[in-house]
Formats: sequence, C-alpha cells, structure tokens
Amino acid sequence: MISLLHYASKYKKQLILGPFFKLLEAILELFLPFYMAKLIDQGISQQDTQYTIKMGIYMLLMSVIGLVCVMICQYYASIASQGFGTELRNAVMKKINQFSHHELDIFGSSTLITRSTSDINQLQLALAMLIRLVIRAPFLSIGSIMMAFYIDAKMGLIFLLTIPIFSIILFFIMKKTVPLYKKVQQKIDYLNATISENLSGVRVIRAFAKKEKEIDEFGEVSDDLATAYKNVTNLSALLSPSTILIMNLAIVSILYFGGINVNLGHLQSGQILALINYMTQMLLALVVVSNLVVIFTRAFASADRVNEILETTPTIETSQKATIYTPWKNNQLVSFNNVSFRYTEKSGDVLKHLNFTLAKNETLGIIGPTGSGKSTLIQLIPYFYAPTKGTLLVNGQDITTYETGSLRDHIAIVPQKSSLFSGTIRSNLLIGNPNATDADCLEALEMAQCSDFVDSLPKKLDAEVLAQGQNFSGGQKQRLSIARALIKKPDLLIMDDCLSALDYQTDLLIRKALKENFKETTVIIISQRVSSVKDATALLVLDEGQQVGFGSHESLLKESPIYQQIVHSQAEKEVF
Ligand SMILES: Nc1ncnc2c1ncn2[C@@H]1O[C@H](COP(=O)(O)OP(=O)(O)OP(=O)(O)O)[C@@H](O)[C@H]1O
Repeated sequence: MISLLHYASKYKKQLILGPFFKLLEAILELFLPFYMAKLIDQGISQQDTQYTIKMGIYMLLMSVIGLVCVMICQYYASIASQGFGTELRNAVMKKINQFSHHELDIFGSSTLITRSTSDINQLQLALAMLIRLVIRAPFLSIGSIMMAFYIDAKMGLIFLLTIPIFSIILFFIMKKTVPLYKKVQQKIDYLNATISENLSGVRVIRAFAKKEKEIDEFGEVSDDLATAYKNVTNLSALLSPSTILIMNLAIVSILYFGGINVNLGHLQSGQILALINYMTQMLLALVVVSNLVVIFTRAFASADRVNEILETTPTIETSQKATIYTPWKNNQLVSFNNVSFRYTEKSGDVLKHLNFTLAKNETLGIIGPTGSGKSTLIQLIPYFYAPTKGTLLVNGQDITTYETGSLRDHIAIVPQKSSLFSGTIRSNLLIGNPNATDADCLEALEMAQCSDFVDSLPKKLDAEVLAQGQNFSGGQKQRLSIARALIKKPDLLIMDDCLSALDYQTDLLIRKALKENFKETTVIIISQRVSSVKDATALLVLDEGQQVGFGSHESLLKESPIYQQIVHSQAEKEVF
C-alpha cells in the first residue's frame, strides 16, 4: 500500500493541509466540553449572565470555525483521493495494455475488472479516511484522556482503565474479522467472474434451457458471499454495543465517583458533565480507530491485488534496442525455424517444431482438425505470444527484436470470433486505419462484400453499432471485421477461419477481391474448407500441433494422408 502512495504525489498540498485542518477542528472539539464546564460552573451556577453569554459565544465561534475546518478538510480529501484513484487506475490500465496475451490469460478479464474498479475504490476510500481521520481519531482519544487528567487526576484513572478493556475486545474482534474480510474480497471476485460469464453466455444458456440451473448456481455464489459478509459484519457489529456498554459503565463510574467528589466539594457539576463528554468523545474516537483498522485491512488486501498487476513484468517487452519494423526488405516475409510453443510451463507443446517459409505476396493456407494449433500459430506472428523454442523471423529479422507496435502496424488480423465495438460502422472501420476517408471505407466494405447491407441501413456509414456488434448477424459482423482489416492495407493479412462462417458465394467473392486488389499483400488464410485454401501458393497442414504437410494442393494430395482425408471427407459432404 505504501508503495502505491506515490500515485498521490501530485496532491502533496491536499495531503498535508487536509489533516492539518482536521487537527484544528479536533483541537476545537476537545476544548468545547472544557468551556461548557466553565459556562455551567462559573456562568449558570453563579448566575453570571455576562460570563454565560461570553462562554456561549466562544463555544459558538469554536463550532463555526470547526465546521469550516471540516469542510476544507473534506474538500482536500475528495480532491486527493479521487485524483489518486484516477492516477492509479490509469497506471493499471496502462500496464494491462502492455500485457501480452500470456499475462491476460493468467489473470483473466473478470479479476482485472474487479482490481481496476472495486479494489481501487477501496484504496481511494482508505486515502480519504487517512486524510480525514487518521490524525483526528487518535488525537481526540489521547486529548480526551489528558483533559480528563487536567480536570481531575483520580477521575482520569477511570479513562485509563477503559482503554485496556476496549483494546482487548477490539483485538479479539479484529483477529476474527481481518481474515474474513480477505475471504469476502475473493468471493466478490468470484461473483464478478460468474456474472460476467453468465452475461456473455446468456444466449447459449437460454438456447440450452439452462436458465434455471444458472439462476440456481448464481444464487449459490451470491448466498455464499452474503453468508461471508454476514459472518464478518455480525462480528464487527459486536464492537458498537460493546463500546456503548463500556461507555455507559464508565459514565456510571464517573457519576458515582464524581458525585462523591461533588459532595465533598472537590469537583463541580459542570466538570462532571465535561468528563462525561470526554469519555463519550474518547470511546467514539476509538470506535473510529477500529473502523479505520477494518478499512485499512481491506485496503491492504486490495493494494496487494493492484500491486500484483503493476509488478507483473510483461513477457513481451519492447527493449530499448528494439528495431522499428520497415516493410519489404526481405523476400522471405515469415520464416518459422524449428518453432515450438506452449501456453504454460505445465501444459504440453501446442505447436511442435514448425519449419516453413512464406515469401512476400504469396498466400498461405492453413488447414487441420480442430485444436490442431492453427489459431495459436498465427498469434505468434504479430508477437502476441513469444515462441517457446526456435526462432520466428518476419521480414528477415527475429520478431523478438522488433518494436511490437511498429510490427503490428503492418499486420492485420481478422479473428475467428469477430468483435465489433460500440460506435458506428465508420468508427469501427477507422480502428483499422484512423486516416481512412469515406471513399476508403466504401472501398473496403465493397471488397468485404458488405456494401449491400450497409447501403440498406438508413444512416449507412454512420449506422449505430451496439457493444460487441449485437445488432448485426454473425455473417455481417464477420464481413465488417474483414473490411476493418482490409482498410488497413497491411503487408500481411491474416484471416483466422473467418470465411467459413460465410456462404460459399461470399467466400469466393471476398477471395477474388483480395486477389485483384491486394497483389502486394501476403495473405494467410486459416480455413476448415478445402475450397477456401486450395488455390493458395502453399498449404500448411497441422495435426496435434505438428506440421504434417507443406506444399501446393496438388502435391499434398499425393503426399499427405491427412490432407487426403480432409479433402475426401469434404468431397463426400458436397455430394449430399
Ligand atoms: N489461451 C490458451 N491457453 C491455454 N491453452 C490454449 C489457449 N488457446 C488454445 N489453447 C489450446 O491450444 C490448442 C490449440 O488451439 P487452437 O485454438 O490453436 O486450435 P485451432 O486449430 O485453431 O482450433 P479450431 O480449428 O477449433 O479453431 C488446443 O488444445 C487448446 O486447448
């Protein structure tokens, strides 16, 4: 948590002045009972109206100044805590954006969302409390004891006695609640993951009529969190009645011993009232201290979770010596040299000893059964993942030596699962090329075979796209994703099984448009359909991560049994 405080360094003024004004207010609050005692004992008791009014005015002034101090402190606390939260959130988002796909896989999106929202909110709250209460509460507790001793040393002993009793109760409650609060935070994480999975898969859940099952399962997760919350709040809630019990017992003691002292003439009734006020003030301040402990415990747990993100070193980092990718230096655009890859240390190799080369302006088709590693392979080329073994050259140079942004600027990928962003059709296309004109957009839409349906929309290029493109059909989303890649006019275009979702005619027209308009572009097409890749310059056949064939359609038909099987099975289907 301490290490995160430098994100509040811009707010030094607020961090110093906030507690300072709160301290001023606490000093004034501490003197109020003292003046009240004087008002009663020397003003009201002795019927000295002038003195009573004077003390009343002092008390009023102190209250007004105290109020102003509180407002200034709250103002500074809000500025500093909100600013700190914003700085921290920006740093976390920056870091997440530097993560390679490997770190994104490890963390998972739901915990990244929880950590950058609710955990940072917790830290923001802790900083606001730090400014507002961390000096005030201990100051009021100690100050009240000192004032009690100042009024009467023997009565002050009652104050000293209450502190260990309160501390023992606080210690036992804290000992039980602190670990429980950590558990609650983990359960919130799990609840968020469940909500996000349910919402993203809501259509599948309904299609399989599993709504009731999902509702029941969510109910269990939710009940689990509620039970954890109940357990911890039940324990925390003991603190308040225990404090009130101690406070009342202490007040009874003050009244009892104070009464004796008043009878003996050692104390006056106003002083007894002041002592009761100090006792209330001290115990309420101690309750605030205990709440602060809870807030800080939760903040420490959140700080660990946020720090985990900030301290993660991305496996793919652009080094100082990184080279800027410059296109067309080398005839061999992509070269896999004995490349193997595994997602995690423990999992086996998903790609095994791949060796092939793709020359510029050529088209490579990748085909193979599901799970054979096709998508994994193409994710290595833009350096989303680093090869585990072997070297991968792009444009004659090891990908690990490139500045990743410049490399990716020259590559466009159409992912297997199309993803559009909320905005308009134009804003989605501009992701591919921010400088594209309307004419460029229309040309890309034409090549991706989506002109007809975009033309039929009343707002055309300005037609609204909802989050994840929900208002478009699967095929329309796929074609818009293709247009977004084409508008980039990349050196290397990678299409990850995106044509299989389209009808044969559209698939054919898109490939024809590519051939005619992207003569200077190297293309990699993954497809389950032989017809989509058979005209490629070379075909790579994958099976369980192994390269089991590489060559033209004709040569593979003669040499590769797996390719023969694939062709045969598809030819059979086409008869029916
Ligand atoms: N992010 C990931 N983390 C761990 N394992 C993964 C990950 N992505 C894929 N895999 C595993 O890697 C293997 C290859 O998956 P990949 O998606 O590359 O296959 P594919 O040939 O593209 O399949 P499909 O044709 O079904 O799209 C599979 O066994 C899969 O379980």
